[in-house]
Amino acid sequence: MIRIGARRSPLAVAQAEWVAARLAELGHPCELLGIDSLGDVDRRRLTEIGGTGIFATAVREQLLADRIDVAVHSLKDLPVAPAPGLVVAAIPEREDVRDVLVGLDIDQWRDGTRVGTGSPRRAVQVERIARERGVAVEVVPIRGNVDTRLGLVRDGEVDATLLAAAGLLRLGRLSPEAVTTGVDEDQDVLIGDLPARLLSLDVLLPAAGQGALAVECRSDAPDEVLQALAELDHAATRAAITAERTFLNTLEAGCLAPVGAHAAVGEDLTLRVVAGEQSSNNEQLHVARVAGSPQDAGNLGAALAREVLPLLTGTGIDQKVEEAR
Ligand SMILES: NCc1[nH]cc(CCC(=O)O)c1CC(=O)O
Repeated sequence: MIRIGARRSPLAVAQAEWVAARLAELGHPCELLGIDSLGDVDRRRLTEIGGTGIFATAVREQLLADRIDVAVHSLKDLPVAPAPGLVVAAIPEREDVRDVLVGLDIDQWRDGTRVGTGSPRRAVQVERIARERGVAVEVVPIRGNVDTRLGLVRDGEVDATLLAAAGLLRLGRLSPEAVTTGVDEDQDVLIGDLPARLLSLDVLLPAAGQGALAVECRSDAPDEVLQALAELDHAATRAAITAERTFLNTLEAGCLAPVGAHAAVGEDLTLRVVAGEQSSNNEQLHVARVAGSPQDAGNLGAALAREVLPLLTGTGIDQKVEEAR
């Protein structure tokens, strides 16, 4: 019996159940264990709690203590630094990477429209979208699980919020049949009774690793576990994630930095990034792009970071990144 551990949030549980079902199909029965993490217990803003891996650390401790065999994380919440004694044995094929704007649509934004997000990456891009339309929206720092955030829109606490499509899909709040467009297009959808829009990557770039899972185990796990997990691995997703995370790592940015990154493997691997500073009157939002061989994913990410870093020095991102680490 493979013991699978994950946080207790509905999304983390859905993700662990998904991995358990895949492993069961491959002939490996699993049991699930829920783990409390500081990020779930502490209600302050994530940027205030600070430190990377607020969500991952508790789960990793259980893995190192041999109380579970496999840990399932949202890749975008996993620190970029490798954890000694652990390996990310599988990165399954990623879900839709787009963010979804739930609530008041961009065309209806006005001065003072309240957009709820606790993510510096989403905040800087929301401000840019608003600025381009000549309106000044108010970014309201909210957090909580997916249903909490949807509730804030439903109750009118905020006019709109941004959520990862992947989380909505995994929780069944968005049906896969309803998604008919690719990542370079917008699409109107409904989240329950709320109007929503899948945002194309040209409008808003997701976080490095968004939509992907990291399935981790001890480096010295039995071959049976390592081989089972290897079957869940998806090479193109792993290459894309490598480019995105090497970019982030070379910038020394954590998952709370105002940085978006998205890579995909087609004929080539292409990586596009956005990096900025969280400040409503700041116009410095840098966009860059690179393409090359998927075998070269790490180098492409590092090269793009070295290109972008000098642009950021002095804009405040170096300090912001420090705080978010
Ligand atoms: N930081 C929270 C978090 N971590 C992973 C997801 C969604 C699933 C994913 O991106 O893989 C979410 C919620 C969100 O951003 O809406």
